[in-house]
Order: sequence, then C-alpha cells, then structure tokens
Amino acid sequence: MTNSHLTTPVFEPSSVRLPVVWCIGGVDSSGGAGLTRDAITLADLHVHACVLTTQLTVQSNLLMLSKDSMSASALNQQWQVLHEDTPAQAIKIGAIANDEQALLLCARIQSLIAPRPFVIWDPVLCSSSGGVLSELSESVTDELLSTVDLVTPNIDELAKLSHLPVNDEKSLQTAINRLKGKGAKSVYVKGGHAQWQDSVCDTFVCASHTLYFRQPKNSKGNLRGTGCMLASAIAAFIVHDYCIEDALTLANAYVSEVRRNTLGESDSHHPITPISNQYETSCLPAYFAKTTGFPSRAASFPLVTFRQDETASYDNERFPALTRTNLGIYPVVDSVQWIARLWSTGVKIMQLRVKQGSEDDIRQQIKEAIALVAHTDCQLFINDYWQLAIELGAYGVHLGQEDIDTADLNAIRRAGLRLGISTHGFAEIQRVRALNPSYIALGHIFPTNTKDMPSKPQGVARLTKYVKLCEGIPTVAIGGINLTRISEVAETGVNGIAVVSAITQAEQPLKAYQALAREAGFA
Ligand SMILES: Cc1ncc(COP(=O)(O)OP(=O)(O)O)c(N)n1
Ligand SMILES: Cc1nc(C(=O)O)sc1CCOP(=O)(O)O
Ligand SMILES: [Mg+2]
Repeated sequence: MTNSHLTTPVFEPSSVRLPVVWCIGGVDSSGGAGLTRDAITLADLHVHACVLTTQLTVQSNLLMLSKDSMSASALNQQWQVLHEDTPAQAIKIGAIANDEQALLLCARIQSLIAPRPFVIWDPVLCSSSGGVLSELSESVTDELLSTVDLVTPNIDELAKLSHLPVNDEKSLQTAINRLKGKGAKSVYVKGGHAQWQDSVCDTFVCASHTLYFRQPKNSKGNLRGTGCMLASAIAAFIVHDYCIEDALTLANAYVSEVRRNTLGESDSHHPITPISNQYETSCLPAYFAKTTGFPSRAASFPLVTFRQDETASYDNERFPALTRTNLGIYPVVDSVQWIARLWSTGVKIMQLRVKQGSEDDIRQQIKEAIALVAHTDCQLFINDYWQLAIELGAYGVHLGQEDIDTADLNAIRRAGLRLGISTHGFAEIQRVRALNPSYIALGHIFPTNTKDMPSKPQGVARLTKYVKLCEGIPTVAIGGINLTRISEVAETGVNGIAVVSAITQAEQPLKAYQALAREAGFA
C-alpha cells in the first residue's frame, strides 16, 4: 500500500440539505464517546446529527462517576418531535439504559413505514472509562437484535450478547451464528480485542456473505469513543448512498485515519497514567480525536477479503506490468471479427469478451485474435477463459470478482500473463489491490444497457476517488461511457476508458473510435 494522499473533494454534491442521521444514546460529559462523538463524526462526514438522549453519564477519561437515565416517555417525546420535523435516513443507537427504553425503540423502529431508515445498534454495554451503561434482559436484547439492520459488537460485547465464550476464530463464528439464530440480520464484529489475531480483523456477516476487514495491530494509545465513531461513520456512508460493504470499508478507513491523526505513527506517546485523585484530571494526556473528513490516505484503508484464508493461497507477487499504461480507448468486443476490424486503428488495448458459442468456437476465436495482434503493440486481454488464455499464450486475462474465487491466479501469473480485474466500489478495490493486478477496472460509471449490473452506477466523483486509491496500479473506467460523457471520465486521470456499445453500436465504428479518442484527449 502507498502512503499517498487522496486529495479529492470530499462528497459528491447530492442535495442542498445534508442527509440526516439520528443518534440515540448517552451523553458522555468528557466528550470522548457517546452522543458528542457521534455528532462530531457525523459533522465531519457531512451529515446532520439529531440526538436523542437516553442517559446522562458523568465521566472523566478514566472513570465513570454516575449516570442518570431518561424516562422512556422523555425518549418517546424526542422521537415524536423529530419524526415529524427532521426524519432520519439512518438511525445509530448506542447505549440504551434499560429494557423500557429498548422496548420503546423496538416498537418505534418496527412502526416506521418502508423504506425505513437503516438502523445500526452499537451495543455499548460498558463505557471505555469503566462502568456499566446498559442493563438489558436477554429477551429484550434479542428483540433489539432482530429489529435493527446491523449490530456492531466488539469481542466482549459479542460474548455477552450471545452468552458464549469468544476466544478464537471458531468460537467467534459460533457466537455470530448464535446472534443470527436470534434474528440478527447482519453483524460486524470489531476484532480489536481479539488477542489471538496478529492483525486487527473485523468480521462482517450478513445473510448472503462474509467479509473480513484487516488493519495492522496498533498498540499506540487508547483513543476513546472509536466504537461510537465507527458506527456513526457507517451510518454516514450509508446515507451518502454507499452500499453496506463500501460503507464498512470507508468507516473502517475513517477510524484508522482519525486514530493515526490523533496518536501519530510512532509509539512515542505518553501512556495514560493512573491518577491518585479520581477528580484530578489535569495531568491526563489529552487524546482528543482529531477528525479528518473523508478518508484520504490509501494506507488507511483495510485489506478486504471474502474468506479468512483468501490471501493464504496467493504468491503475493505482482502480476506482470502492462507494456504501456497510457491505454487510451479500450474496446471490449464479442468476436474475433471485431478485433480484425479495429487493430488497424493503432488501438493500444482490446478485450475479447465472448459470451456465446461452443468451446471449439471460443478456442478458435481466441487463437485467431492472438495471432491477429501478434506483431502489433496492441495488448489483448481475454475475458473469462483464463485456462485457454494460458494455453494459447495470450497477453492477458480479464476476470470479474466471482472469477477470483475459482481461477488459479498463481497459474496465470506463473504463465506470465497480465491480469485485469473488475471492481465496483471501495470494498472490491481493497480486495483487488492486495492481489497486485496489472490493471484495475472501475465500473460501472454510468447506466449501461450492455450488461445487467447488480451495483449502482458510480459516477465521476467516486471514480476520481477510486483512481487515487489505486495509485501505482493502472486503472480503466467502464460502463455507459460515450462521446458526450468521455471527457469528464478522462479528467479523472484514469489510464484507459473501456467501451462496448459506443463502438460496436456505432454506425461507423472506426470513426467512433477516433472520435472517442479525440474527445478524451488521447488522440
Ligand atoms: C475493462 C473491463 N472492465 C470490466 C469488465 C467486466 O468483467 P466481468 O466482471 O468479468 O464481467 P463480464 O465482462 O464477464 O460480463 C470487463 N469485461 N472489462
Ligand atoms: C461488460 C461490462 N462490465 C461492466 C462493469 O462495470 O464491470 S460495465 C460493462 C458494460 C459496458 O458496456 P457499455 O460500454 O456499452 O456501457
Ligand atoms: Mg468475465
């Protein structure tokens, strides 16, 4: 990973009004955690925070002195007023004082009309300064678990919620399954306290898949409120319309960046020293979180994997570099006839993406396409058929996310083939950066009719951020790019622009290629 700064403007302008997140939790008088931390985090990430107070806790950085809970009716009143005045796009729940408050919240959330706001519960049972914040019965805890969309326990909280010991990978998985059995829709476990791990590995489990987010272990200082920060940041990225996987990746990167900004890179800080007089706080080193805005350092982003052992089977070496990285227009075509038609334009990169035909026909097309460009400087990539590409000596292979699980990446690299991989957001980019491919494709930028896409169009503002995050690895933009849109795509600094229909559906494809190249400033 590089240490470069991603200096892109923060959030793409969506609307005049800021999106709204409701934070429901306790006031921490020290300002280290709780609602204050939530509101600071949300403001830092361009979100308006409404605060619904469950309790007032009197805390210093070291200890909790007292707490006073709101009545459920006072909490209800806060909800009612805001519901009419400033509805939430997401709700972040922190410390809930008692069963009465919890049941009120469950009833309120369940009565929200679809599409209801995304609800995250950070089940802070104890404060990091010591002291119990939440005393919930098992049945009420279970009701909450099945009501919210995402619960974000640390290891100790997971053990308490599941009533199971958590002390290794297996018991962690068993405890997560127990929460799922109780109706939890998705669970994000913070691995910071997992002594058995040699990196900090957070685990996300939902109905369809599991993701792991890894950061190097950081023994520096004890920054309070990072759990609140993480859950609030997830809510912020959700209301900025990121999918859950990207919101988690960004929130993880955000906390890592704030931590580094506050505690620095070295271990030369003063450890927090116990104090003799519990009311005397002036000698405490002040670890007041220094906010950073949208995470901007590539090194702050976690490594994302879809299996615990995902990287274990990789050689961890780079794939061969592209011969030239100023790629220009990258035609993606569905037959060798197109390759024959286009190579004479001087095109620097093409892809054969055949989706129909017998195995013999596909083999023949790949063979002919390789022969056609053999004595040119056109870098030809074969989509999907990595075994044939190796066997027939292609220049490179292009694979999608699902292919990574089944293709033998080491065999592709050992055979000397270049590898391009598709991505559709921050989580996938972080998965793929670790593989050191020859290029990373970033899609789909605009709506496309060529392929059914499960993800949303990314837009140019996000593309700009992706290009910076991929620094050091060539990038290719794809999806819905045509003559009208191409110049703004080229301005993001992407190395190549892949198109299907803008060339193959054009009346005069060769002229269309030239016009696209001119408009993008590549000609
Ligand atoms: C340059 C480029 N980017 C993305 C894709 C999509 O590849 P993949 O995810 O493998 O999907 P299919 O193309 O196989 O439908 C691509 N082909 N080229
Ligand atoms: C094949 C493909 N892959 C995409 C991705 O985002 O991974 S978008 C896409 C279709 C691109 O076609 P057009 O240029 O006609 O929009
Ligand atoms: Mg493919």
